[in-house]
Amino acid sequence: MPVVNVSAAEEYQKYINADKTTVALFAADWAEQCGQVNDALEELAKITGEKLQFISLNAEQFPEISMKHQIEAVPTVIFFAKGSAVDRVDGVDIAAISAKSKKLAESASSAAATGQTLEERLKALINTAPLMIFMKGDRNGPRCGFSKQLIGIVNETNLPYETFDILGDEEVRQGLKTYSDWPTYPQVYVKGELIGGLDIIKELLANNELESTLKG
Ligand SMILES: N[C@@H](CCC(=O)N[C@@H](CS)C(=O)NCC(=O)O)C(=O)O
Repeated sequence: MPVVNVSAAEEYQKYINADKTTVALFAADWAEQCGQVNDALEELAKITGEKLQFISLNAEQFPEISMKHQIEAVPTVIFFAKGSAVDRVDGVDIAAISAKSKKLAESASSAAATGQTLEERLKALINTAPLMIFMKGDRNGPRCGFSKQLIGIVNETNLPYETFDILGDEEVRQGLKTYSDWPTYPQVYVKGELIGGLDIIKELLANNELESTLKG
C-alpha cells in the first residue's frame, strides 16, 4: 500500500488506532524536504508493506493533532502502535526513519509468527525468569546511570537474574510502561510481579528487605 495522504481527522484516527503500526509523516507543502521523506516512505512501504501502514498529513491542517504531538518542525515522522506514539524522528533523517520502520516491521512479523498480542508478549517477558530486570543495556554494559546502580546492588545479592534491554525494542519500552503503570526504567519483577525501580530497590536495601523480596 502506498503512502496515504490523510485529509480528515477521523481518517487519521482510524489509521493510528488500527492493529497495524502506522508511520505518520507530518509535512507541509512549502517544506521541500518533506518530499524527500515522503519518497523514502514510499520505498519503505514497498518493503514493509504488509506489516506497516504509511500516512502523511499536512501539519498545519491539523493544528490540534500537531500540538498534541509537539510537532515543532516539518518533516516529523511519528510511529503509532494501537493509537499510542511509540517513537519519532524529527527532521530529515532517512536512515533513522528507515531503521525504526524496519525494526517495527520485524517485531510485527515476530508477533504475527507467534500469534502473540503485545500484552501476551509482555506477560511472557516479565516471566522469563523469577527475577527479571528491564533496563537500558545489559548487566555487562548498562547504558544509563540508574540501570548501572541497580545492577551493582542486585549483583551484591548473588541471586540469579535475567535482563531485557528495552533500548533494543521500542514497543516493549513503551508498552511495559502502560502495562505496569510505571513510567521509567529500570523495572524489577519477581515472579511476574513488579517490585519497582531503583529508588524502591534502594529502599528495600536500606530496610534489609532486599534479598527476601527478590527471592519472592
Ligand atoms: N527514580 C527512578 C529513576 C529511573 C529514571 O528516571 N529513568 C528514566 C531515565 S533512564 C527513564 O526510564 N525514562 C523513560 C524512558 O527512557 O523511556 C527509579 O527509581 O528507577
